[in-house]
Amino acid sequence: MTTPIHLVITSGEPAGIGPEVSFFGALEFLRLVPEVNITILGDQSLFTEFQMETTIDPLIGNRLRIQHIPLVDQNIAGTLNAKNAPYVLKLLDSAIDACIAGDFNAMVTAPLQKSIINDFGIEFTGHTEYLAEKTHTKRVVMMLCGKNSIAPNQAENFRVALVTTHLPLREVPDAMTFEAVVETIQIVHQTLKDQFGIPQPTLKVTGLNPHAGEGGHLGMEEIDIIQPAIEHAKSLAMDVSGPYPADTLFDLSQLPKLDAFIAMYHDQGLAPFKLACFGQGVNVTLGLPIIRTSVDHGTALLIAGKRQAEIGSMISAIELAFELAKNGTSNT
Ligand SMILES: NC(=O)C1=CN([C@@H]2O[C@H](COP(=O)(O)OP(=O)(O)OC[C@H]3O[C@@H](n4cnc5c(N)ncnc54)[C@H](O)[C@@H]3O)[C@@H](O)[C@H]2O)C=CC1
Ligand SMILES: NCC(=O)COP(=O)(O)O
Repeated sequence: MTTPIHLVITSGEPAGIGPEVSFFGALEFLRLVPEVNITILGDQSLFTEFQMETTIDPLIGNRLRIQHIPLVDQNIAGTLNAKNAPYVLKLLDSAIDACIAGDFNAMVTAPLQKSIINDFGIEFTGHTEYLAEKTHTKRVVMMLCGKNSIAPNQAENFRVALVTTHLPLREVPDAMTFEAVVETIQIVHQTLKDQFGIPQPTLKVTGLNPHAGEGGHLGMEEIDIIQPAIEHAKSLAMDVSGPYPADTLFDLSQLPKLDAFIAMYHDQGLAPFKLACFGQGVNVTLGLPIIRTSVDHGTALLIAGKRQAEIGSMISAIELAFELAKNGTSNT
């Protein structure tokens, strides 16, 4: 008999939709897939109402555990309370430590509110950067992947990886070094090969400037940084091309011919992705020594506590974590 995969979910910002999508997403996935156990980290009080209103088949309920980690202060759905910021980080730290210790095969994160952690006085830009720091990983890559819903006759997988993550736009050009572009291409190439089972991934890279710099007349980053980085990656036998103008690169008819887009910054890559996949997408951190996936959405404070949250993205995030864990690999 094989040992079931055991996943951990951090339920994220308590005032947001994280606890709701964690609980109902986990239940739905457990219904669909028998060979998995799920532990949700969070304050028990956030789940009691959900548990009371739901009839849970014991065969499913036995595979779902809430691991109580107490809130610091009171919680009201939809209203942020900075005093609970350390609680949100405690969920993350507990999951990271437990995954490193091998207690869980992978972690899935529900959304947190980055601003409230900063308001509490702790510098925080995102899970991606936090996970890199906590696991002492020099470079990680944020990749969103999902089934595109606007051109369903095209290939299903829309993947977009980012060279830079949560940065003020002003700081993006300085962060886009030759090393950053090369290492991002390498991490995406290697992960798609090793963890996603794509033997020779085809990657297409955006430029930074309008019209990919218009031959240097609208910016030099393409000529000075991106093109040399692509040439270097090609010399290492990677199937990568660009830099392409970002306004026309995200053409869904190209999806059958390529495995991932690589964009230079957050909104350049995530705006087209969310147009096509929002609500079903997964955010996966590549290059970590542990497996981490997440939803494609945020805390949605306006609908928190109203039972209007869609669970599609959480189910997809759990599914990808499960698949990667089942492959018996970490996404390094
Ligand atoms: N993985 C994470 O921890 C993420 C956290 N965030 C954080 O979330 C906060 C709010 O971000 P926003 O930009 O407002 O994005 P958001 O995704 O929270 O909301 C955007 C819109 O989508 C709706 N929405 C989001 N998720 C939904 C769901 N599951 N079901 C139904 N409707 C849903 C919201 O009601 C809103 O209209 C920010 O602090 C941001 O940093 C944002 C993205 C990911
Ligand atoms: N837009 C993606 C996002 O904000 C989530 O980032 P992270 O918290 O997973 O690093």
